[in-house]
Amino acid sequence: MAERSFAKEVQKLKQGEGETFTGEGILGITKALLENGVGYVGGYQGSPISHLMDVLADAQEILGELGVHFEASASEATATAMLAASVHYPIRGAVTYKSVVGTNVASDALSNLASGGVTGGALIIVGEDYGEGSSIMQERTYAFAMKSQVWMLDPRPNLPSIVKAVGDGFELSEVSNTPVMLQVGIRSCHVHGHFTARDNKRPEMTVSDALENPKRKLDRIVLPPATYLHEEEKLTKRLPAAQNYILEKGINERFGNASGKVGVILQGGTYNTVIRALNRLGIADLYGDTDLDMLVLNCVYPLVDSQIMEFCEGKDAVLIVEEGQPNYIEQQIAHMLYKAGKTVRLEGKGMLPMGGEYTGQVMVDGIGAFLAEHAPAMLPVQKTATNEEPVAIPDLSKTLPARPPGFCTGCPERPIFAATKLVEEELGPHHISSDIGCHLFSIMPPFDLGATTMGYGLGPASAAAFHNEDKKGRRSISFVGDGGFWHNGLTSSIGNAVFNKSDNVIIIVDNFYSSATGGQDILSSRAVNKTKQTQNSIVDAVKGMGVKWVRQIDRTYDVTKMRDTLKEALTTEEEGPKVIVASSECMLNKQRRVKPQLAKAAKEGQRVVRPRFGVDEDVCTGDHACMRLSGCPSLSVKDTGDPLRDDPVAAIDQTCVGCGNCGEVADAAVLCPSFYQAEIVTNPSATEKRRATRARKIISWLQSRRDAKRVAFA
Ligand SMILES: O=C(O)C(=O)Cc1c[nH]c2ccccc12
Repeated sequence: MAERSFAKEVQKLKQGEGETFTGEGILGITKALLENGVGYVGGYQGSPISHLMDVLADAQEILGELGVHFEASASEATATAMLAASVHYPIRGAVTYKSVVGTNVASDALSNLASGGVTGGALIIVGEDYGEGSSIMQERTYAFAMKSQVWMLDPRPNLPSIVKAVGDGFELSEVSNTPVMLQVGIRSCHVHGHFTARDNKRPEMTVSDALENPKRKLDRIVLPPATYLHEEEKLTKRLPAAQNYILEKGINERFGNASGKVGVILQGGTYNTVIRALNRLGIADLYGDTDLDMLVLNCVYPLVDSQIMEFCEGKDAVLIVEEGQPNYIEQQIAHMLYKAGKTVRLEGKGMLPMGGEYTGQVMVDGIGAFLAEHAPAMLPVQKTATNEEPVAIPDLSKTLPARPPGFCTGCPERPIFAATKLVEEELGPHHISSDIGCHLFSIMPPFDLGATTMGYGLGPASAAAFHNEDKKGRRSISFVGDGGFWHNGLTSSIGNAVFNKSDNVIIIVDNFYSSATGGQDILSSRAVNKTKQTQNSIVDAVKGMGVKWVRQIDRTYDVTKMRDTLKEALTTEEEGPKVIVASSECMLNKQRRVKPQLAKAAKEGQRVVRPRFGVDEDVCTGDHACMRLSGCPSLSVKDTGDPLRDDPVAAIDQTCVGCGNCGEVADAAVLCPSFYQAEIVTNPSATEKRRATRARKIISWLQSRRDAKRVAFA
């Protein structure tokens, strides 16, 4: 079950001509796909585009009624290869994926798609995950657009602009026979707003129609000599066709006073922040009305030389606002100006930071500096005057503990790493390769396990070089999640280890969902999914690949079993890769699934039992070893108030979900017997109530007797 259900929101997708559609950016994109007669959609989830996949999945019925086929693609490579349906057929297709990491995975298919070109519009909606809050390395998808020569739209972050970009993208793709990327940053994906809807349009040709009338054109297939023709076509036909369309359709927008002596060229996606900065600098109102001449690039690749040159004509200075590095747009514009012998002053990186997100303050500083230098008269007096020194913010790192990201309360992956630590205590440290997914939090305290992460499903692959000549010597341990396993780990990691006779140990962390991306179903999900085949066994797949030594652990909270199995894997004389499939349901998803069920049962008067754990503070010695092997957010410290006990004791707060990990860890590590399990019973039976009342009476009698003998500290 995905993190969020869009079952209610997707009903808006049925709106027709003239109605006002209100909602989130991603929902607007979905509506726009339907209004533009899309024939098929697919993709792979990942922040910030995960919810678009969830919306599409929840909208499957509506899509089906329109004859639109939807796939939750196995990977971004699959999604991009799916766009092959637009190569020979005039069918519009759209896929979605995350940023540069998704494009990395997709790039084989993307190069092929871009070479042969398309007949029907092919749109790739890329959730660009750049800047503060990003979950990935800081690179730009832009590089892929340049190297494959596919076009990239980057609309202003508001619903009408984003919705328009979907239609523009399809047309641009069709007139230039080129796939088009529609880049949306995190703020565009989740911006709320409204636009005037149009009727949904059935695709003129469906994928079923295509199957009934198959076509192929040899010159569209990527095989020499056609590839040479494709390159020539890119240069002589597709690029000029795209540039003509961009110009004729007015894709890029001009705001402000066109005869201004200074101007700004910006990526559409940065528009809102630029306007806010101008507003703060006192030269724009809240609606973006300004005298400053601006060229907003809703299409960031390709640039149209004549448009750029016209904008720069007669100006003293132009600022390029381009987020991320390298400064591809600035380089192209500098090149154009230099070739044309122009002397306009070009500013960009340098005045603005070389890298990092262009947040509100960064824009105020950068654009402010540009105007102060090249058009000081534009700035109101109070802004050009020197400001007061800003109030110094104290260095919080000295007073507050760091809060690295970590596993959720009750996460079933925590005991796997607790067990790994226990094994290392016995066998010594090992080289550990990590992978993409929640389990990557193992690299953080308190576990501090894992040395590299090389890509999705590539944990075991990144241990491939570690071949120990000594058969009895130390093996490497690697992790891969169930998401990464099905994305490409089965071949790139498991198959590779089998084929190369690796002796290393692989742990597949199976939590029944693609959890880090928002809890989407995958092949091995245990849930019944109406439109997908779930419940496919990871163990069977691994055995099918040729692994001989496979162990299934179906309750990861069993730390002792986990520890012993890992120890066996590291020491067995059996050859070949040793694979442990460690399975327990993601606690976040489990709570989402179970909580409403329990609440409903309790409301209906049924007996509901919820386990909770606690620490007996009289037994706890306050050495906190349990925390060093757990890291559960619900496991904290508490002052006993007893002046004879300096150290705070362990305590479990109300967020505990009763997974039992703390107790299991304490037991496996022979730490202490201070953990206890309690049961919170809603709607207890009459006997239970009587028993509880009696127990409470006896306990309170015993407690008051003990308290009477205690020395009281005032
Ligand atoms: O959702 C995220 O933050 C991810 O990084 C997940 C993800 C989705 N597709 C990928 C391809 C390569 C690496 C990570 C991902």
